[in-house]
Amino acid sequence: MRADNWAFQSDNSASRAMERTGGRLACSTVGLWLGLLLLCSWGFPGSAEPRAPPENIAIIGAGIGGTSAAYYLRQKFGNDVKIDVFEKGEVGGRLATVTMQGQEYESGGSVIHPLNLHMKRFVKDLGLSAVQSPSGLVGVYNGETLVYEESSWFIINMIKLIWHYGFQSLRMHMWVEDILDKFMRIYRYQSHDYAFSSVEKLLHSLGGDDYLGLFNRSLLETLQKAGFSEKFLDEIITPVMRINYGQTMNINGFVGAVSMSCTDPGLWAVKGGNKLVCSRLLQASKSNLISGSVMSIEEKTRTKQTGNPTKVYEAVYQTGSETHSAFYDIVLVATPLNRKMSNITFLNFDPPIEEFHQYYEPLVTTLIKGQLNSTVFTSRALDEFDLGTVLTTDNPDLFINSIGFVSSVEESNNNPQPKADRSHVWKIFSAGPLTKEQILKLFVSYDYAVKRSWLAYPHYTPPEKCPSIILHDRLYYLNGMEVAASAMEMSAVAGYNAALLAYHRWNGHTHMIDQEDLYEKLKTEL
Ligand SMILES: Cc1cc2nc3c(=O)[nH]c(=O)nc-3n(C[C@H](O)[C@H](O)[C@H](O)COP(=O)(O)OP(=O)(O)OC[C@H]3O[C@@H](n4cnc5c(N)ncnc54)[C@H](O)[C@@H]3O)c2cc1C
Ligand SMILES: CC(C)=CCC/C(C)=C/CC/C(C)=C/CSC[C@H](N)C(=O)O
Repeated sequence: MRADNWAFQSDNSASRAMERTGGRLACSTVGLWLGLLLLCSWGFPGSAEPRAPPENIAIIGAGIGGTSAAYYLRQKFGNDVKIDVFEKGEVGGRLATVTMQGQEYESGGSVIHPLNLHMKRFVKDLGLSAVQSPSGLVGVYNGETLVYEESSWFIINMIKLIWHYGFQSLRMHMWVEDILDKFMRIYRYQSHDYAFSSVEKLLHSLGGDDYLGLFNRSLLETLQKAGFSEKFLDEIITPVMRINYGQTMNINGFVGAVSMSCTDPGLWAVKGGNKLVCSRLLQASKSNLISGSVMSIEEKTRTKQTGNPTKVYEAVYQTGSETHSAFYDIVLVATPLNRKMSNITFLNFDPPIEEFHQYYEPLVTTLIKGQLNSTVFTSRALDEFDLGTVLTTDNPDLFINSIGFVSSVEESNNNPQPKADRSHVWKIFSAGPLTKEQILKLFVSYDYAVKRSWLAYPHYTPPEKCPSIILHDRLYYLNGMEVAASAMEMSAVAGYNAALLAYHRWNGHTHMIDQEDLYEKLKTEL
């Protein structure tokens, strides 16, 4: 058992010692006094004193992972702990907007699933509001023609899907629903305060070996085994993976299901921009934002006011040209450490903190206000082009992953109607920056183009191991969760889990960590 569990154990043994000794001493005055003395110093039997909260906590990264962790750490540890959140760029991280003609558009994480309950709760608790994401018609382009085109008539859509792919679309829907149903168990576990020390254990708790198997096998392998046809996989599933993760069906089955859930109705976004959730979480958690870049973390021994030598972490950080350092009892790393993406060095750890070699997928978001050249995709007359999004198949000649019209973060999108002959704002995802020639292939004319480059999400190559959540005694890492699936809600789940894990380990509540068969145990709980 680690040092941070010790306080809890000694409290318990004090209580047990009290129970054992109390009876025998009660008959003599000396015994009575001694008993009282023991009561004062150890507390009453059965009332184990919780350990004093930590003094200082650092969180590195003010994206949705770091800010949700701040929010839940405050709830768990109370008001006495000082929480510093370091951010080297903008609050929000991969939740960001770009501005065009005075209007803001999401350039990073944009859509939220209706069953993403943490995001839903944040919006409600933080006084924000939701807008519906555009739900225009979708087509799939293979470099020559539209191989699939949605119709605005539900019944025609159904007939088309069955005509082209039999009942595979329905089977796919059921497959995704089953995975999502099991994913929802995490909310129950977290509402009962249970935490997990590894992503694998968390996934296993949701649906056992089969669920973990999803993560360990490619989507292609899983769906081929389930009997889905090559045509369906090429024309429907791959294009969805390309718009969402810029990758093919070689990604793991779990992230594949998360990606497919984006075809569900009811996707939404935060009015004013998704990044508002992060700034509001910071405010609500009464955290101290430090606009600076953390360069190194090292464990040190310090003598606190109590006179006891205590192990703490020293964070060295840079703000502008100045270098500072501060000491923390607990540190949460809420940014990808892969291939030195965050440039944090872990000094003198024995054994050394593991290095993460998986790379993040480069992706460019380009927003263009212009008149789409719909003849690229179809020979039909311009005014008959009614698609809101064009997905693409895995054709190396194609230079875009997808193109779709978008609305500003302030607009509601109940029934948007794009027309090729009017100027709309279109969002394009591509692996690299678009050249002017490429833009002019896609647009008859355009007024504005703004781009934002990302290292967007892990390049998925199952089977792979998720990085540890516990990097060292009181040093936690959130972004290993992205190896399972990268999405806002996944980071929020990781933030809550890390907060619970840090709290339970601090207080020695080992029974709240990595409990097996939680689903069965909690079935009868309200
Ligand atoms: C183009 C794009 C589209 C996406 N679309 C969706 C979507 O529609 N729906 C969805 O759910 N998800 C989407 N995602 C994924 C989602 O945005 C991410 O999974 C999520 O935002 C990750 O949040 P995070 O807090 O874990 O990491 P980040 O947002 O990356 O936060 C990490 C923060 O740490 C900071 N940092 C790094 N190093 C240091 C340091 N040394 N010191 C201090 N600060 C540091 C960074 O500046 C950053 O702000 C999309 C992502 C991209 C890129
Ligand atoms: C975590 C669960 C169960 C569901 C999350 C589903 C979800 C919203 C995943 C997002 C996947 C993702 C990275 C999408 C990127 S592109 C999004 C959108 N199509 C756009 O055009 O911006």
